Amino acid sequence: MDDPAPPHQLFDTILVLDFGSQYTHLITRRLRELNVYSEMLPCTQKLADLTWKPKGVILSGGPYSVYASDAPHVDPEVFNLDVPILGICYGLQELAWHFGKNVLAGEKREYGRAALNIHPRNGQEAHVSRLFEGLPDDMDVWMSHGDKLSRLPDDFITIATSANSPYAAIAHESKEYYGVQFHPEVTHTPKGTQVIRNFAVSICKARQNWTMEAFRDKEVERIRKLVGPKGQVIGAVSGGVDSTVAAKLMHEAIGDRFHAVMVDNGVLRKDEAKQVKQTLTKNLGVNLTVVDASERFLSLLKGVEDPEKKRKIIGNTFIEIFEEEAKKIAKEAENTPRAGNIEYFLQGTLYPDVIESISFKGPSATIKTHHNVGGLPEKMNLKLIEPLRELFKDEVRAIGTELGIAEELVWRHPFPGPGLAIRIIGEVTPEKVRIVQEADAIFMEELKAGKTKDGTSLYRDISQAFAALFVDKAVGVVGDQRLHGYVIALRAVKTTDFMTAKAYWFDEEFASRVSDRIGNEVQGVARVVYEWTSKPPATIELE
Ligand SMILES: Nc1ncnc2c1ncn2[C@@H]1O[C@H](COP(=O)(O)OP(=O)(O)OP(=O)(O)O)[C@@H](O)[C@H]1O
Ligand SMILES: O=c1[nH]c(=O)c2[nH+]cn([C@@H]3O[C@H](COP(=O)(O)O)[C@@H](O)[C@H]3O)c2[nH]1
Ligand SMILES: NC(=O)CC[C@H](N)C(=O)O
Ligand SMILES: [Mg+2]
Repeated sequence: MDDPAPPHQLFDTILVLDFGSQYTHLITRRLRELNVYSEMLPCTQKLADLTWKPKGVILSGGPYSVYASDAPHVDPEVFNLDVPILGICYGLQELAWHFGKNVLAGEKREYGRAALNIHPRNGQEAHVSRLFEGLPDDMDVWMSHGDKLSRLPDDFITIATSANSPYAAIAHESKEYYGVQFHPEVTHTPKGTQVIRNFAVSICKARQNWTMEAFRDKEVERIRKLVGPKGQVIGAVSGGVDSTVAAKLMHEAIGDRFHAVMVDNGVLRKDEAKQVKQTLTKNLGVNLTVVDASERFLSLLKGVEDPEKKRKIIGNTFIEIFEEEAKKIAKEAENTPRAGNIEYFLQGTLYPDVIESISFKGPSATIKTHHNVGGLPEKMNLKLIEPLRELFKDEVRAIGTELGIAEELVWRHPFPGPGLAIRIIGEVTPEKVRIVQEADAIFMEELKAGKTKDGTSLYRDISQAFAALFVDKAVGVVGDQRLHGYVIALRAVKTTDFMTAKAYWFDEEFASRVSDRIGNEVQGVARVVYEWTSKPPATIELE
């Protein structure tokens, strides 16, 4: 069955066509922050293939030059949609190229801050374009371009200038086509959001009804239609925010016909399986089976030192266990009122994963397809159901709050599937797992209690933190006795996208309290070290 009601059918949608700029996803984000729904598609999208009509179209920036022979161009059908269009940087140049081939290489690149002059129509009567309503006559904007317009396309007017860009913004006001040379989507353009709001809300008349409450109601409805009155769904949950929110949504939609499975692989955080069971079953009412496979995993990991081998063993065993569980669940349901095929597999795919697989990276570059949980549904002949595939992480967190999920869970740091196995360098043994679990629990307790200068908890201020175990032992002294013990490494990083990250700085008092506690309370630890490396060159996890 086709998707009964995707958000672009239910919400006024601004279509963002991506020409490969590294900021394109920010345009979508800014719109969503204004409660206007937006989706991004590659600039090569054929509009005849689109099953819905956008309220407006934004053409993004991009690394190409519109006049180059291999430059990407928008489907000209966009100009027959009869909706407003905003071109940003390359997008502005694309408008100018389409309407008159008026673009050439500039003498020098303009990169960085520029003062924009939102001026009266060429010095004659005062005229402020609707695109700039509510903005001051002069404002800071951020530019990044080398090409420029040689002259205005017919019937366009100049609506703003800068010292280096006489056509910093242009408009065809009756057709409602606008182009800006600067980037309103980046934070270096402080009032950029107002420009985007003017376009989406005043010019396109998109309703600002994209809220997580509305999304939730509509998504629950959509899942019900998709799954039908008898269909059953299984899903892997980890206790992480994505799978928890997805599971709760499924539960709202189809109740006990959703079966959540959590695998205790023996390398979870301290008491994790118990806590997740408690939260999902008792607090959220989700039907959850925890499969204790810790011994199976730990015996397979015995003697294995290579990080990639460890990851493979965990990934493969995870799939085997999931298949076994799916069979059990289907069998148990055989003679009950909820008998029906397990047809769907729930996956917590987020919009950044989708964006990564559709963004336009260049005419010759292959476009990557993102797979979340490696190959599982294909092997099991299940159809995917992905309730979060249109959401950014902060939207997932907002909907988690909306669904009544505890704040502690909503703001949980990410935890990788292979768990502590990639935080213990070298062979994983039950003793090492215990030591890392205990050290980690102390670190987390202190992070949750500790406060930054402005009163937020350290845990919330940090993007991800954990304790890990280095490979060699070191000598320490405990109660006048020599101790040849383990070395715990603490890591805490700040990041927005987990692609790059910076080590977090703690004050002396906090650092010594945590290290004293771990040294005193965790048997077998001789030293506690702090990991200062940024990403790059390091990764966040140790392996
Ligand atoms: N121990 C586990 N048992 C069952 N499923 C798991 C387990 N660990 C990971 N998964 C599955 O793998 C998916 C990907 O894990 P990932 O860590 O990226 O997401 P998450 O755990 O939901 O959220 P977060 O990124 O906040 O940790 C999870 O959504 C879940 O479906
Ligand atoms: O679900 C997961 N399965 C994995 O195999 C995995 N490896 C890394 N991570 C998480 O990804 C982010 C970036 O990690 P790295 O800098 O170590 O690559 C960090 O947030 C890591 O915790 C994983 N998550
Ligand atoms: N940021 C952009 O979109 C740049 C557009 C074009 N490549 C230029 O240099 O002018
Ligand atoms: Mg996780």
